[in-house]
Amino acid sequence: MNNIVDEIFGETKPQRYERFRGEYPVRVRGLVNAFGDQVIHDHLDLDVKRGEILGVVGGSGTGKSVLMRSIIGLQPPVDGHIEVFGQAITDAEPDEALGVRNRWGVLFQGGALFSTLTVGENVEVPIKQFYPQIEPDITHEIAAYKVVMAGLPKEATSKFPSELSGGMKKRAGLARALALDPELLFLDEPTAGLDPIGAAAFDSLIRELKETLGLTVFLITHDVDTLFAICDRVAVLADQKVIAVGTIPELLELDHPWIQEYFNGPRGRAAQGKPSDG
Ligand SMILES: Nc1ncnc2c1ncn2[C@@H]1O[C@H](COP(=O)(O)OP(=O)(O)OP(=O)(O)O)[C@@H](O)[C@H]1O
Repeated sequence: MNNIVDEIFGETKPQRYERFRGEYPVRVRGLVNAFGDQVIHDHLDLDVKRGEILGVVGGSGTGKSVLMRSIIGLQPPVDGHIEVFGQAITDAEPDEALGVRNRWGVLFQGGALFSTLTVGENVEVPIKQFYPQIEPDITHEIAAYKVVMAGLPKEATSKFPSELSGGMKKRAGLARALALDPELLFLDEPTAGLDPIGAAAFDSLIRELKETLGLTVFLITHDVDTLFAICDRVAVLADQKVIAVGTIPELLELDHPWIQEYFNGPRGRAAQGKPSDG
């Protein structure tokens, strides 16, 4: 054991990762979600590969966030089966699901920080929830370490969310998502509202964390630049399903109108460095 986090969790990161050896940390089969008469997902299937950054795209309201919420157990579906690290999420008893909940981190749209807590205290929330036995001093130390890991200065630990810029709030949310040394990271529109330079910096950070920590990342985005910059594969939501999943060159081969418009529209062409008029 060579660092404090390993000592606290009682095993090194490779040992933690060793617990799941399957190729797909997330498997979704036949997912159905509906609100009243509004069907959001109609027998949707999706696999997230171990170690990839999977970009999830689709028009507004196609159910990207609802899909993420179903995978992490916050949105019980009408039908279907979801497994995370081989553990059934959809019909798990609360105690069973708890065994995998500490293996993922989530950055919700807008950061979802507690406004009355400092950044450090926000990061401490999941640590206290899952590891209440850890001494407060050590919890503070882990939180400060995660704040720096998310690219914030250490002094940001004692600031309140209202004292942070939009980009810093995203990083604070990311620090909280990293609190438990997750294997799987869910990011809901992490670059929304950031200026292009801030967005590119955030993209680089995600890629770097993925490489150094061996993360698998489920990344909802509208940002075409992010897809080209950091995603290994992209899943497209339309018509209540995942209509295609693959690398961007693979998706460009398909003649679905939304996919063509998305990647070959003005923003998609700009992201590829192509002129907008063809
Ligand atoms: N709790 C809820 N109750 C009722 N309807 C909901 C609820 N949550 C989501 N919806 C509806 O489900 C649909 C999909 O919502 P979702 O937030 O997943 O879309 P999205 O693809 O993430 O959109 P965007 O890109 O705009 O963020 C929307 O029509 C939304 O209004």
